[in-house]
Amino acid sequence: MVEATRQSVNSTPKGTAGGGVDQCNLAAPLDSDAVKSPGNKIKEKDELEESDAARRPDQRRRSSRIQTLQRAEKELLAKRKMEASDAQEEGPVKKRVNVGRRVAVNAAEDVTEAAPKEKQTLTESAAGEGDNAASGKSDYVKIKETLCERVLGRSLEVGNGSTSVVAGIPHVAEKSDHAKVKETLRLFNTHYLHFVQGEEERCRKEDSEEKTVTNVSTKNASKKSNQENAPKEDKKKISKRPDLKAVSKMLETNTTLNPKKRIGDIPGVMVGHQFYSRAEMVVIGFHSHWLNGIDYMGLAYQQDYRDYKFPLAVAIVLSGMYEDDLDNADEIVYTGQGGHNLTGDKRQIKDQTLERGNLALKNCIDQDVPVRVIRGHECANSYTGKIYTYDGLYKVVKFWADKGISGFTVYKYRLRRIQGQPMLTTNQVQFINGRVPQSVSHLRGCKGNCIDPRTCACAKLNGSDFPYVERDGGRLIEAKDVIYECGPKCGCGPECINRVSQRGLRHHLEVIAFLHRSDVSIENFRFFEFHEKGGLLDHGTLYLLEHPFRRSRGSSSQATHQLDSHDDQRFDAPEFCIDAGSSGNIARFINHSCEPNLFVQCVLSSHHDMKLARVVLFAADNIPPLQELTYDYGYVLDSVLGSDGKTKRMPCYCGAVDCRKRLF
Ligand SMILES: C[S@@+](CC[C@H](N)C(=O)[O-])C[C@H]1O[C@@H](n2cnc3c(N)ncnc32)[C@H](O)[C@@H]1O
Repeated sequence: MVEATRQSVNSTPKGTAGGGVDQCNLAAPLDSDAVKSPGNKIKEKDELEESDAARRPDQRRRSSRIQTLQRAEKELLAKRKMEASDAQEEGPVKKRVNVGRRVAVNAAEDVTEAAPKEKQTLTESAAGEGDNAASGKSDYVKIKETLCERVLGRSLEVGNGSTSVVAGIPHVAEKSDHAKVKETLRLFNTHYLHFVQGEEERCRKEDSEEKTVTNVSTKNASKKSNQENAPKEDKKKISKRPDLKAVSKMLETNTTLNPKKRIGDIPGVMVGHQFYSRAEMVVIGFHSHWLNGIDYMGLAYQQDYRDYKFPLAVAIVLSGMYEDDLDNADEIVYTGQGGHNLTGDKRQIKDQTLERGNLALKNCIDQDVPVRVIRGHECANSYTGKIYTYDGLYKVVKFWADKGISGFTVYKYRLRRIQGQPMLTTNQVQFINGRVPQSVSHLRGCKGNCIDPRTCACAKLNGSDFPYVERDGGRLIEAKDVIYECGPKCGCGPECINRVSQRGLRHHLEVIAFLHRSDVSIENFRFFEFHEKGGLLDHGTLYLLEHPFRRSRGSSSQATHQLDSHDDQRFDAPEFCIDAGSSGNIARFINHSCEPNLFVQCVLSSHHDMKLARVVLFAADNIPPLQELTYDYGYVLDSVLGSDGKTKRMPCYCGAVDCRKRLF
């Protein structure tokens, strides 16, 4: 339970996650011109941004958004720089700590890249490294592992005070790589959401212009109809997919990961990792094409790998685009690329040739080079309608030319999964796209929207911007000190974009309870199912703590500072804290983590009393099913006093690598 003591809450997401399905003319046919050769940028003009800036009087808002992004980029670059120089200066020491911890956690398993000699030293150093290293796995960790094994049907390693649990979460040594992947994806999603926001604004503007034009055109129908159509089509042309714009932005600013392609696994991405779009894979260098199935290293890589013959394939995506594909999980017959109707019925319409990706896959056979295999699945809850799961490394064992179903020559490749990798998750995690229960406000069936953030009084309080984008039912673009939503006193209805947190829980959650007593064997732990499992959480999902909330004075967090400086109530008002001891909603079961996947956001809607802001938890990342939800309780260390006036301490068992080891 949350202690009825002083507690502060961090609101420090580095960015936001998720993306979206095209709503306006973003669903336009894929622009294959934008696909460039490996490693090249997607050359796409940021037309929206430029034309907006030139056209609109309110450049300030846009420039503040751009500044936010620039700040995020700067932070990321600075962080990377620091990490690079740290690694240079303190390389051996750092490595020692990381790998040592890892070895201490699970000495039997060894997949690190460290040299054998170094590993030995590290194992020794780990032995004296502290409580975690010395004591082996705690009951808490063991139970969690067993629990996950039961839920997922496969074995998962959980570090004792060093790593988190389920699919896609890395082992200890890969933690920092994992963090980089996470950061990069968050930055991508922040860019993405900003572009979506820009596009939604443009669509709204077009809609209102269209209405005006329609009114005029009823008067002068025949005379003006031709002129009206022409500019509309032009405008459609300049609309580009926000995910591709986000990729371009990150390429321009050098904030993508792994710009040089790599053979084999990519650090920080474990088997079972789920991507929510092809663009996400592009920005972390996992698969560098947002459209093509085969990602390969071209001749330019010859300099770095003199012993190899290029092109060489590094990754493939199976997404049911080819009628001749066959997928038996551990063995795949993959059709080469080219010759099919990309935008239509996907059937072969001409012969394939043995070049580029096709040749690259053939070269993998000759040189025994493994290929990363990613499977795409339909998933209504993903912002792209698809989920891409990394299913591990496969060897290309055979290739042949064949006549495909449609009578054209196709190249076929037999791929076999390399043994010794974690089990395939694809078959085990089923996405349940159950009907989302309607919220009470939905059932009322009211209509009415705030459309223009410049005229909506509440949006004005947010800096004349809606904090959410509309797609996928509303997603928060980025964390703010406080969000002003429209409320019952406003004239808009429940569908208003500025009421996202009032729409209720949209995803199925499951509370897993287990007894943590020494006299209870692991087999006896209890398992309560509150909801169907398998609900997918993507960014913007929220969980409400209905309790009034007041930050403790003196907390160091940014949100507190802002709240306190906002009004003068802080000096005389009593301090509030959340106490879910006697009542609460499902959020009372959410544990603290030093590496959380949710973040706290204060929201005001029905009133503007800062003391009683609602505390809303938003997903900071795309969260796959069956992953534990956590947020940072934000306690200031040594701020909790017992009834005897003495400082109270509580150990933290979150398992994050950089765990602070204490809740308070
Ligand atoms: C809001 S409750 C979370 C749900 C709680 N685990 C339960 O089963 O009811 C907060 C309490 O859970 C425990 N807790 C949560 N996160 C923890 C962590 N990382 N390490 C240790 N205890 C934690 C602490 O006892 C804390 O006071």
